[in-house]
Amino acid sequence: MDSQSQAIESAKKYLAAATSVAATAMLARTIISAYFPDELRRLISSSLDKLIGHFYGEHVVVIRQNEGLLTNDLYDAATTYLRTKISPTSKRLRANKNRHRTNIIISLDDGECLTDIFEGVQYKWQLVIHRERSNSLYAGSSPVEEARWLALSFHRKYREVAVASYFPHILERSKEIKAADRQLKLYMNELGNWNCVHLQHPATSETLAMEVELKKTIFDDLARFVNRKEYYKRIGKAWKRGYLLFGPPGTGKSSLIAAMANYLRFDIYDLDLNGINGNTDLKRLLFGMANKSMLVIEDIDCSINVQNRDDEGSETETEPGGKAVTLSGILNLIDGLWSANGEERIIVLTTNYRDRLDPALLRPGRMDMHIHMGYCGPNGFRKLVSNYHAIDEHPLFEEIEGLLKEVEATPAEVAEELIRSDGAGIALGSLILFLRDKRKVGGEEVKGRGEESHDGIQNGLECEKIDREEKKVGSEITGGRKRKSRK
Ligand SMILES: Nc1ncnc2c1ncn2[C@@H]1O[C@H](COP(=O)(O)OP(=O)(O)OP(=O)(O)O)[C@@H](O)[C@H]1O
Repeated sequence: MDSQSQAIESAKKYLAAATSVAATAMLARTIISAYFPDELRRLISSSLDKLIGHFYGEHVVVIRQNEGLLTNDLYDAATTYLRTKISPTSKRLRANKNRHRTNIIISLDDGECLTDIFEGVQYKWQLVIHRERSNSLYAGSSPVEEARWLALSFHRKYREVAVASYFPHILERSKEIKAADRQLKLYMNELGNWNCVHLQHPATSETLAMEVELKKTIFDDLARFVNRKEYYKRIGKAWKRGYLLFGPPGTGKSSLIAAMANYLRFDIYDLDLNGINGNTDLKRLLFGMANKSMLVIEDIDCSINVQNRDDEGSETETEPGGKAVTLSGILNLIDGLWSANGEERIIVLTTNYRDRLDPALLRPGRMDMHIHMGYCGPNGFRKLVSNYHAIDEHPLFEEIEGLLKEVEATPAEVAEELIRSDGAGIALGSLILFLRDKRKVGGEEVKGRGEESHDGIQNGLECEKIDREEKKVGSEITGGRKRKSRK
């Protein structure tokens, strides 16, 4: 019997015993590797899955690596997608080797292949890596040639379903997975251009010390925003959303921005208005931003005269040869024609003094949500202790919570005391001394409304009304005494 007839005989034997496309393909490939000459082997091997699939009444799609843009995209997307489906411990690698070649089959699951169920349809995947000695005569070329493909099999009757919904699902999910894996960047403007570094701020919604409800409202709002592409298109509005974060220094405005960027996986463009030479530069920087990004202008009240549009003429001279950015420039950036240039943008302005800003800047559509970052109350304190010392209860909590209701301490100040020692008791003791000192320095003036100072989420339209209510509540709590002004 010649070698080819031997192979066919063996194949028949294995085919009879095999129970699935994947198992059969793997066994058959082993036989082919052993008995067929090089050229024939390469040809047969990658068509094998299709042939065997047909035999089993299944449709098999072979998705090859490095073969045309479209299939390569799909190969890339599918390997990314499948990565999330494989448990690292179940990954199995088997290799058939002889003197000249290695034929490696990676089964992506415990068994021979990975099974993925999507919309009730079962899809079976198998990755095949085929290596053999290269016949290339070019100097420097690799001595081994490698071909990779994914064999996807599913019941024939789901062919259209796979094309219409499974493949788009894979492409979409792989984009999301890649976005989540991507290292975020922090862009800063310098001499009219964006320079970037890696954004490595570890803040997340989990680490933020804020009222739970407020935090939930913010992150739910972000989640809703990114899923509303079609909605914004339908209502004819640029796909962007503005957040104003206001409150004293050290209350977590920058931390919240970082947590928002980490949650959305958006790069941050930190715009320093003082480093810009007029509105033309501003426009150029805006047009240089990518989509899916956050534009941040910190301490906007300090960067520009943004109190009253009537004050501004044309661009004002700031220094010899330099022009200042005007309020109209900023309004255009946030909400005007310029802003329609990109999509899926978040704009965040921060200020310590909201009432110094021109109302035009604050109105809904420009700043859709006003978020008050307040002093540390009992809940914020508990969050910080749990972050810094991993404890939920301690005998010193009661005194600290009492003190926090009496004095204005920022989360930054509380965090600073908590980080002083690895021992929770020592750190809490140090916090008590700090708060008692603060109370002494504050004299008879009663400050802060404890936890209430955190519940500051406001819709732009309602901000005036809420301002009035805040004053009322403040005076009720302090028995008519005004809160200490931080301005
Ligand atoms: N709400 C918070 N939750 C958790 N940590 C906080 C919070 N606020 C402040 N911190 C801690 O204090 C540090 C300083 O806070 P952050 O820079 O976010 O405040 P800020 O309001 O942006 O201050 P500024 O107005 O001075 O820029 C943070 O790195 C963090 O460690």
